[in-house]
Amino acid sequence: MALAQVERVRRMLTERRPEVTVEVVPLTTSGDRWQGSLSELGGKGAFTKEVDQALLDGRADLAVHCVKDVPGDRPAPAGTVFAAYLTRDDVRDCLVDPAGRRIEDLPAGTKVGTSAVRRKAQLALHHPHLTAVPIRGNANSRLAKLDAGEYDVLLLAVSGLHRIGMPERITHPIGVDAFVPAVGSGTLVLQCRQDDEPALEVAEALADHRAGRETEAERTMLHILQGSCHSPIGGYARTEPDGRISLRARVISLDGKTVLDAHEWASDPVVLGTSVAASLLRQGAREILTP
Ligand SMILES: NCc1[nH]cc(CCC(=O)O)c1CC(=O)O
Repeated sequence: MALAQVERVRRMLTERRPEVTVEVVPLTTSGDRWQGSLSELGGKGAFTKEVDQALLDGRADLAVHCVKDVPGDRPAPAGTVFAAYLTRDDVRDCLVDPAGRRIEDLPAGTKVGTSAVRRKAQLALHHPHLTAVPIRGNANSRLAKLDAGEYDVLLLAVSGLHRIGMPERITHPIGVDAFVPAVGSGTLVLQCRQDDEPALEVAEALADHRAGRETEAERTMLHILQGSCHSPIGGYARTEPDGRISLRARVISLDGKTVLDAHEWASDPVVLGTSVAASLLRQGAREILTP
């Protein structure tokens, strides 16, 4: 998936900045190497630390991340900036079922491969008779485990399956009201050194400012809640035709029994993210997020 993402950026650069030469610097992160539970890896940024270091060392000038994998409770690593957000892809989660069923039609006890606490909690909320089974590894290896019969079905990101060239594995995209997407879903961000003017200018040429404002609203909410990939939080901002941003957000207990929802509209992404976070905190989000 990472290589496909870099390839997309290379293609965009070829179109919009043909004078720029692009050299791909492949890196492996600790999140890629570690096959156990991410919470056991200690600390956050499993998918970003090594990339931050390559930027700071000058081994790379531009980094491509999934916003979803960038820790949500701290500013950009010192010396770097998130310079541009790219046009968003589909933000939804989807069911991958070799038998082609919809999630509503799965029988009790069906083994659903997912490790994301946000997916697990929303599965418990809407489909308590299904069984979440932990799974790790990239999307390709998860599909291989599914095909080997270790799981009956999977929950994965629609955008991820498109990026790895396997959209035909998507059985059923799930609506954003039932499964509120992860903050930053379907969104790529370009990171560079904060004093690297040429890289900043190149990143700007690829920027989608609507995606930037939507992501800012979602991540402001996440920053205030101090949420991370270990917190069952969903957040999805979208720009309305009148230019205002809508932000829906959900904090949910792991067992799916307590659900806090907020949905507000505003023109300023920071005001919006702050207001939605405040609403969730008033409803008791802190108690759910710090058990
Ligand atoms: N946690 C891994 C990860 N990070 C980003 C995506 C999907 C692509 C995206 O939302 O940008 C995925 C795979 C998945 O959740 O199925």
